[in-house]
Amino acid sequence: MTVRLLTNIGRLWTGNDVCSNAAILVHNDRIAWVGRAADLPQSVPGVVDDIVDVDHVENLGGALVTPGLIDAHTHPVYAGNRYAEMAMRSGGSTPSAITAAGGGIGSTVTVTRGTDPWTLCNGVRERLREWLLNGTTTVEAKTGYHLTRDGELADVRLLRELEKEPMMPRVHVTFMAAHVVPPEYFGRQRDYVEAVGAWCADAAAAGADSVDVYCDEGHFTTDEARWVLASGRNVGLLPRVHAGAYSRRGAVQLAAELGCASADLLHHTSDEDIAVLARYGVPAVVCPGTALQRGSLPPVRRMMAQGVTVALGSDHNPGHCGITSMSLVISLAVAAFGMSVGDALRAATLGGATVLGVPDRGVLAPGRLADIVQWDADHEGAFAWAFGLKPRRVWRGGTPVQ
Ligand SMILES: N=CN[C@@H](CCC(=O)O)C(=O)O
Repeated sequence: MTVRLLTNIGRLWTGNDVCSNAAILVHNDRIAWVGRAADLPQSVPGVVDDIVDVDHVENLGGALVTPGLIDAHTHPVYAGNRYAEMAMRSGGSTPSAITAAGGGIGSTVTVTRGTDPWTLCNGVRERLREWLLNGTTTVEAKTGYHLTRDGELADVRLLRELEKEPMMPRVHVTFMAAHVVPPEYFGRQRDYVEAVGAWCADAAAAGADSVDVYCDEGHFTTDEARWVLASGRNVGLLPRVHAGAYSRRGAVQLAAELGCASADLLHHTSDEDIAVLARYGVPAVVCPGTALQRGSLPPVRRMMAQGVTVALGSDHNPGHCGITSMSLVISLAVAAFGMSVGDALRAATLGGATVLGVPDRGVLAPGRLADIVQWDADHEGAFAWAFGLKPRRVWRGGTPVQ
């Protein structure tokens, strides 16, 4: 049993409110008490008989403290890189020109399939560590670069295993074999969709939390997405969908029909789509890094005005975006989406917890996980200024990350 007191918090952004000169009492992996340091009780029943008896006292030097950040959309299980493709895209090459030159998601599938499991594991481990060191204590992570039954299931297991190691963030595993159609199924897309639907039960048994489908031009139709997402939902996976990245193809309506846990990207979203998200309570996951690259921004302020729950994601993937810092994503969301710092921070904490179905995190309150970040600043406005504000210290479940 460990009791830890974090004191001299200059500004505490809990997700529920903001408090100056604050303290947090942590009991094992949970928050036991949080509030103004002046109100700290002398004893906390079931935690400590006298506050002088706590095991560790840490003086945070007047810094800003927030909940651990949550990245609600990433694709970290891959090998190789596509830097040459990035250079082509920056020079104006179209997706079809990039594919013709040997790039695109399929090229990462080829490299990932040809990479031994140890090398792949090391790469994913390094990436996940980066998230944690940057203050992100929960990462949603998708499979989707093996596109075979065994390869995708191995990816699910890899993420589940890595999460148990020290210095790793918590991981929400999403099975995404319906990313693109792999070459051995070219001309037989329907067969691939049926196969992926059947693999969902194995993915759930291997430890996946969610199932995702890329429902867009050049990927999967709404009927195909419905088949896979309903198959996943039937075996207990949370359905989520890539919607409106390139075009509007009814993915938002499908998300409402199936009660999806999120509709993601949403670069092309009409007012009618926003009304559907709001009416059916489908949260939006928006990713400023890749939205900026595509030059089409989701209408986030209009979504928020209509009452849509918004979460932020890095959309880290090998072909478009290498961001592993949610504090950078917050800066970009403020600059590009016109979100206030408070709204962006909420989307990167409570919004993510809502989307991932993890009510034990996202705010700092008694009983919640002690996933906590001390930032190199004394006010949350620094997120808008710094473009990648750095943590001074991160606690995952009450344990300091070294
Ligand atoms: N966010 C999802 N997938 C990316 C592609 C991933 C990749 O290029 O490897 C997208 O937006 O298209």
